[in-house]
Amino acid sequence: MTATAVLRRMLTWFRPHRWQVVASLIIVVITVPLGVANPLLTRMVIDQGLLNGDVGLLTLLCVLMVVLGVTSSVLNVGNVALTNIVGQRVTTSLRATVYGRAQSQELAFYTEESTSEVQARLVSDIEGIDRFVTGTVHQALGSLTALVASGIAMLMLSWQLALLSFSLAYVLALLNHRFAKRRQDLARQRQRHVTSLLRFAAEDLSLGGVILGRTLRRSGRQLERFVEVCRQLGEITVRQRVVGATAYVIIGASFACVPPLVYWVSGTAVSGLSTGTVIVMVILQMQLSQPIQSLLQLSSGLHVSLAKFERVIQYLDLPEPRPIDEGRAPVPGAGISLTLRGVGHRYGDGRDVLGGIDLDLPAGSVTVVRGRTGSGKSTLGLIIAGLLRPATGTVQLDGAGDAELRDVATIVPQHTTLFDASIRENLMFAREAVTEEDIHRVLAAVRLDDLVSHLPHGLDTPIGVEGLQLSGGERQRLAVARALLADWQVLVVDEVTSALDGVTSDEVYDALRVYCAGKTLVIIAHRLPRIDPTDQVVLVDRGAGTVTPGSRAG
Ligand SMILES: Nc1ncnc2c1ncn2[C@@H]1O[C@H](COP(=O)(O)OP(=O)(O)OP(=O)(O)O)[C@@H](O)[C@H]1O
Repeated sequence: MTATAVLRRMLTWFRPHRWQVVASLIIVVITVPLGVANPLLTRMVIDQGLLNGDVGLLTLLCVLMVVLGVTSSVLNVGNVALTNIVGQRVTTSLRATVYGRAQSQELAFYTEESTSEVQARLVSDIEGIDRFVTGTVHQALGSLTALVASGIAMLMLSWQLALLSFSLAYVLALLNHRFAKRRQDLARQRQRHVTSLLRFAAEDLSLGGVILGRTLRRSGRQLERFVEVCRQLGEITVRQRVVGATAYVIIGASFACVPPLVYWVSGTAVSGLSTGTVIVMVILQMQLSQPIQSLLQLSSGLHVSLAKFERVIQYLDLPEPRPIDEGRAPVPGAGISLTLRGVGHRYGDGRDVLGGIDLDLPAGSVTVVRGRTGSGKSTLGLIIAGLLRPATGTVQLDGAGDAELRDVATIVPQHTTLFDASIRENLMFAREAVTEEDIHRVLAAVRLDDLVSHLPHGLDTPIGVEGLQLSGGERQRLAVARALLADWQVLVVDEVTSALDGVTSDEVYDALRVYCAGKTLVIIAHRLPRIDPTDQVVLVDRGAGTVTPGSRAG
């Protein structure tokens, strides 16, 4: 993507705030004449007030200079407020859009993209854009004002000296442009290393990561890996800063030559300049260095910012699947039937995981899915829950009106996700308007009521990061209880009792049957639950789904 295209996309995010941007520019324009007046007043102070000894004029000029200074400071504060308001609004809408886009992707996105990559774009990349807009751009606007004001004043004082300064500024701008490109490449590389650093920290410093490191005696290797990324990040950071510093040193050194040059040109090539004019010209020339450097910084800041925005655009341009209709009420009535015909799946690596599955899941049915490990049971579960689109075949829905499968189905996956919050908050994620009675009912169903009644803070007991303050079996049951509180017509439970003893496991499945009366229940389990004569038992065998003999065929 070219820099212009990225910039154009970036500017579209500022369009809703164009009036604030216009107001900010108006303030900038107002401050230009104030900036021009100052050096002209200074020349009058020197030539007419000080050298001519006109005290009355001197007092008047000094008062005027103070008034102008105060006015321009007040305007400057107003501009800071405006720029920050715009910056924060753009940041918020960018974050909301990127979050929403990432959230609505197909499941493959989450298996291919690391969590830290998503976090980096959402947090540091967008923050970089904000810093650029509210910091660098604002500073640059001030510099531009100063530069234009100084430029006009210089032209009014001596056009010959002014042209000399402008030529020098142009050469320096070209030089800086070359450095900026290099810094942009380094910024991209640096961001990749920051993402790796985040990923290693998140993986290795989690409970699982630490246990893995200690038990496999690879903690040293984990540290080495982390330090290696830190070292590479350090190297890139040094290179990035040295390139930046080199640019500023060259520019700074060039500016050191300016005063002698002005004195020399004033004394040789240009005649008739007053003492005040020469002094003010030198002051202006020196003052020119700061805004020019800051504008040059804007150009390199812009390149770094464009690199960050380009990464954000990659997420903004992700396909936008239809969002789940969360407001849709569960379809009442006779329940929902599913008909799978020739359903097959293949993940990104091209291996066929499922092939040609024909399966009927009538409303009110209970289907138990069995099969060897890796045979594709979870994949089938995700397809039935509407989270994975089958590569081949069809899944037909009856009794759901115009709702799609993912609007009416839910799954309790093999790996539960619990939040670092209380039991109550975890349950309420499924349904906010839940009564105390509902909560106790689902907890009793999964046999967690006894545990909760013995906890010091009952339902308000925190369960720690990923629920790790609970046992594996308690975590599984809490996840099932939470799912029971949600609205659905089709429920898939994937190995949700693998950590339970046989008796408790059967009790949980029995409770599920009661909750699912009239709805469609799919149980994926290695260890068979108690089978009811009306249950359908499906064997997923090397990709092909078959209904085992002796059980009720759908
Ligand atoms: N996201 C993925 N990307 C690529 N391959 C995958 C992905 N998820 C699963 N697989 C592969 O698909 C096959 C079936 O996996 P699946 O999880 O559906 O099996 P399963 O029968 O549920 O296994 P288990 O009983 O061990 O849980 C496996 O070979 C697995 O390696």
